[in-house]
Amino acid sequence: MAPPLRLGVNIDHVATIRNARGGDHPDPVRAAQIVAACGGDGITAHLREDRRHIRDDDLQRIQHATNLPLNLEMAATEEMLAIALAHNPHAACIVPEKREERTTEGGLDAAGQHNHLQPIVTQLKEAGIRVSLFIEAKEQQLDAALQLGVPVVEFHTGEYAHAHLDNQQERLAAELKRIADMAALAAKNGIEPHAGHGLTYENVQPIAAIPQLAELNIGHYLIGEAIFEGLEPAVLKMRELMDLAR
Ligand SMILES: CC(=O)[C@@H](O)[C@H](O)COP(=O)(O)O
Ligand SMILES: NCC(=O)COP(=O)(O)O
Repeated sequence: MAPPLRLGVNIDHVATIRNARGGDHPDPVRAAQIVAACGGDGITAHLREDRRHIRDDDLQRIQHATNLPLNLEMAATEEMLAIALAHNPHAACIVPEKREERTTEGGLDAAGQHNHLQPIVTQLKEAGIRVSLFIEAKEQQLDAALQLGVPVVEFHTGEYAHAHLDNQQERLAAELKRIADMAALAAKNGIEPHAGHGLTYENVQPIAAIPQLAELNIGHYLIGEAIFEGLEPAVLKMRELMDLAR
C-alpha cells in the first residue's frame, strides 16, 4: 500500500513579499502557523545565499512558532552547513544554487560533486538532521545519492511543470514516467522519495499518484493562490487534490 503523502509547504515567497518593502509584513512565521493549524505536514524554507526571501532570523522564529518539522533547503556551502548545524532542523535538503538564477533551475549534480558533498552530508547526518538531495529523476543521480548515504531524495519536478505549462503531452508523459521510475527505484533501494518544484492544482495529481512518493513540497503556487483565496483554503485544496489522486 502507498504510504500517506505528506504536504510540505514552502513559505519562501511570503518573505519575498515582505522583503519588497523591507519591513515585517507579511511574516512567514504567520504563514507557518496557518499551515500548522490547517493540517500541513511540514514547513520548507530555502535560505538562499543572497537572502532574497527567507533570512537567518526567520529560521529560529519558524522553529519556535510551530511544532511542524522544518525542512531547510540549503546550498552545499560551509556557511549554510554552519547555519544548519546551529539550527538543527528536522531535515536539510541540499539544493543547487546560482546567485543569478530566478529560481532553482535543475537538480543538484550529486554524481559530479561527490567529494564536495560527502563531508557536508556526513556532518548533517551526524547532527541527527535528515538529509535529502534535490536531484533530477535520473539513475546516475540516484546512484550518487545512494553512494552518499542519504535517506531521502527530492525529485525536481520543474521540467514536468514546464511540459504541463507548454501543453506538450509527449514530453509531459516522458517526464512523469522518469519521476515514477526513479521513485520506484529509490524506494526499492531504501531511499524515501519526495518531489517538488512548480507544482500547481492543475499538475499535482499525476505526481501525487506515484505510490512511492512520501512527500511533496509546494510553495510558489500556493502562496500565489493564497493572495486570492487565503492560505488555509489553498493548502486545504492542494491537500484534497493530493488525497484524491492517491
Ligand atoms: C529548491 C526549490 O525548488 C525551492 O527553493 C523553491 O523553488 C523556492 O525558492 P526559489 O523560488 O527561490 O527557487
Ligand atoms: N523543493 C521545492 C519547493 O520547496 C517548492 O517549490 P515551488 O513550489 O516554490 O516551485
